[in-house]
Amino acid sequence: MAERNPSVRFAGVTKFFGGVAALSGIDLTICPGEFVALVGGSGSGKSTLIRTINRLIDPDAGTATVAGAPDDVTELRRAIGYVIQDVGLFPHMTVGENIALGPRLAGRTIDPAEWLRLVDLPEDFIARLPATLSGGQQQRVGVARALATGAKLMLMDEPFGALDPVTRDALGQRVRKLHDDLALTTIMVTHDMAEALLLADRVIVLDKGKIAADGTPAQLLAGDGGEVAQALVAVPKRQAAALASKEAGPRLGGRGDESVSNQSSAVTPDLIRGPASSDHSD
Ligand SMILES: Nc1ncnc2c1ncn2[C@@H]1O[C@H](COP(=O)(O)OP(=O)(O)OP(=O)(O)O)[C@@H](O)[C@H]1O
Repeated sequence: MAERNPSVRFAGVTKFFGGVAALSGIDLTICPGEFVALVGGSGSGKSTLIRTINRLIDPDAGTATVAGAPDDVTELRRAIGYVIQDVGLFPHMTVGENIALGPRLAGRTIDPAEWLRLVDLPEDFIARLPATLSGGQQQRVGVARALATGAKLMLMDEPFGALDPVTRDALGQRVRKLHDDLALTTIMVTHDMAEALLLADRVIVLDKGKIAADGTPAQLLAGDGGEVAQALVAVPKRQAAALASKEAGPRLGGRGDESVSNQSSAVTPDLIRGPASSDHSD
């Protein structure tokens, strides 16, 4: 990894809303090729942090810089992929027109079918209007649209928040594969620590506008990162242990033998990861 050539660098980034510090002196470097998950409680500053990168929010102090990005804010935003929970497809445009719009504004012509294929949607979706697609399919179009811009830096703010767990899992894996195949740098906000641990190379935990932990999934699972991080990691660990314990317990609902101990099962990263599930297109 090119440590000396950062994609994104935060230096002393501070942002106030009224009297509240949404971000407080954030120093952080994200390197090319990293898949970083930003996690933390509601209001901890995740969205504010990600929005300083594409300058939807200007810090009150400090700087957020993207190496090699244009100075002009419109150009900068075109050079960065941005996927949000509320996909924001233009409802009066077809799927194909939505995907081709960003490149067209930048003076390029692309074939939307190529990008649909990458997110496992059939070519004939090109002519459809967004309203005729399921939520998961719309989210895939949102990802395709962001990728079609040719951006190498992807910002994703709760991209799978509104999806059912199966679709969410499949699309998360798809996005991770695209990240690897296209050599992207990805910064993804999620509320879900399990998702962060499973998909990211690096997990950054925010708490009250400050970085409470910053480490690899293995480090956080091993207990690094302090109290706030460990409280978040404890949830999927406990759930994995409880599921493993149930799996090992009595299978039939006979009288008096249903009780299952929740206290066994050492939890390891492998247990949390579990078997890889296959991707699908909703
Ligand atoms: N435009 C705004 N005006 C006023 N306050 C804001 C604004 N945007 C964010 N805040 C405040 O800044 C703090 C951080 O908000 P932010 O949206 O970054 O948190 P978050 O971690 O993304 O939260 P969530 O997980 O709930 O989306 C919160 O206290 C929020 O109320």
